[in-house]
Amino acid sequence: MSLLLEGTGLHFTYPHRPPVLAGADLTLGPGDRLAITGPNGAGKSTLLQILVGLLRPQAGRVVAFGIERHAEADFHEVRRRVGYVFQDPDDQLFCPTVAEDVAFGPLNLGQSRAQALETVARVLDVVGLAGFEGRVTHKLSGGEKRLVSLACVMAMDPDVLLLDEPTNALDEETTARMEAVLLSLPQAMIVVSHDPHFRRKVVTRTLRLQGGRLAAPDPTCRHARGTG
Ligand SMILES: Nc1ncnc2c1ncn2[C@@H]1O[C@H](COP(=O)(O)OP(=O)(O)OP(=O)(O)O)[C@@H](O)[C@H]1O
Repeated sequence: MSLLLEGTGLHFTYPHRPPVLAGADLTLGPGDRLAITGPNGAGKSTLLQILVGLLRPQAGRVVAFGIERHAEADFHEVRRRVGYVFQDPDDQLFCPTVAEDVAFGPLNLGQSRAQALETVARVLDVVGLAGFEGRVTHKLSGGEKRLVSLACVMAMDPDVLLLDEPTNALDEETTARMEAVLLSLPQAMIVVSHDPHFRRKVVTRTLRLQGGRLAAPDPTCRHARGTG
């Protein structure tokens, strides 16, 4: 089975700060839904950004879709095929209406206006927001914004999804909706999540990032049972 994403021996330090990653390894194969958990500030978002080339590790290898990626140009294809749902929907949504936000990617990929609108309707339906096209994005609830962020990424028809705390600040009902949507998707995904119930329902395996490295959580430790 060929891997979709692979990070090996990743080291990363922000300028004038202690190291964040110190030899982190992970792999994602087809059908995997991998959770990454770990304490606040452990480097989970940093790791996602490295996998799509928004940050460059000081050491280690990133292999995406079977090709080792180094330079900015290497990551263009990666970012086209890996949909990244940011931790804060306000970083993802920047258009006046939902339709414009969701159509932005497909139009950029060369879809006609009519094709893009079809894509918008299709992905809004997938995330349970059919008919939201004309809604003003900044007036949506936090939960709706998260689902629209996911729709924006789905509109690009990605091979892999990276989701940074997709259920953060969602109520029970919207969390259940997010879980159902993610479970319905065929894509492999890496999900940063502190939420043990979400992890139990949605993911196929979990790695814990601590001390700059990733490891399977110790089943006897309280973190492994889900306190984050
Ligand atoms: N641009 C930056 N410059 C300097 N330090 C940064 C920068 N971005 C993040 N950091 C620091 O790097 C560390 C790792 O941050 P990161 O956001 O990757 O952690 P995280 O595990 O995703 O945290 P959380 O669970 O709180 O979202 C933190 O100490 C953070 O303050």
